[in-house]
Amino acid sequence: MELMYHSSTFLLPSIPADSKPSLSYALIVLNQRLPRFTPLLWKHAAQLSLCADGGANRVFDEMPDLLPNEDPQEVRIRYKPDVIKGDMDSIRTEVQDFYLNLGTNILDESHDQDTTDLHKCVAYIRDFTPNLDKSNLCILVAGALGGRFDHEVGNINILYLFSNMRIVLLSDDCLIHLLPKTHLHEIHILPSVEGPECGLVPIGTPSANTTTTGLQWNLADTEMRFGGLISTSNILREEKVTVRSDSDLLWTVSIRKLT
Ligand SMILES: Nc1ncnc2c1ncn2[C@@H]1O[C@H](COP(=O)(O)OP(=O)(O)OP(=O)(O)O)[C@@H](O)[C@H]1O
Ligand SMILES: Cc1ncc(C[n+]2csc(CCO)c2C)c(N)n1
Repeated sequence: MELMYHSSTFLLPSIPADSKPSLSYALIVLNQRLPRFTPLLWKHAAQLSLCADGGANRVFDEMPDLLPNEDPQEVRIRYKPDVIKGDMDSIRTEVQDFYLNLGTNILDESHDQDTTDLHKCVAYIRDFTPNLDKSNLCILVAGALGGRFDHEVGNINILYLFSNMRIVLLSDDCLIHLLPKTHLHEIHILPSVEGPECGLVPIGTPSANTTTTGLQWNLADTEMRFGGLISTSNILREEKVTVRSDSDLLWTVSIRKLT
């Protein structure tokens, strides 16, 4: 079975040259309080940044707060999203006009009330960015967790809807991504920025067999399902964690407060 590597190097100020996998990043900002490390994510995703509808208000309002020693208007100009997309029921007019003047591509999809704004943004990256090399692309989603539960579940559903793309959901406290059952997974932990708490959750379907290494409570051909055992409040024990499962699993790890 093919190996899939994972490492949260996007939480480091600069990505080590020898880090595996070698990925490029795109950023989607949602309508939630910006994680404190959003400027860092933006730097790594220099080639493509999107705001999902009201996410643009967050960038406009909160990015200057995250960079308090700089002139707010200069910060807003520097952190200009390439695209704002959604059903546009949350973005304020002044914010839309501001970014329109800076050349942001604003895409109103108010006719579609069956998919979320995050869905619209991920589909845009998949379908309308021909010059972007998708083979090594990882989409970072800021503000995806914590907040309204229906939104959170909708955001997690995006991991399943686009399971052949690398997508990482982020909040101030933790990150989540999918571990597809098609691969054996090697997760390279960055102890300076993540851990020690972690979890492995069989959200879509139960797992009859999951085996892990590198955790305090490893699984050994163990069954996991809602209504039975799921692996929450686990603890990282090694800098390399391996996971093999007969089901797609969600991996979650906490983000250290110093990041
Ligand atoms: N409280 C929240 N928790 C998690 N994600 C959120 C939350 N609020 C918004 N989001 C995410 O940000 C995206 C854009 O948010 P926005 O409020 O603009 O969307 P919306 O479609 O107007 O939401 P609503 O369902 O409230 O009408 C949503 O699609 C969702 O992915
Ligand atoms: C069965 C079903 N449930 C909820 C919605 C509502 N909805 C889902 S995504 C979305 C857009 C939010 O920006 C809206 C309004 C629907 N259409 N179908």
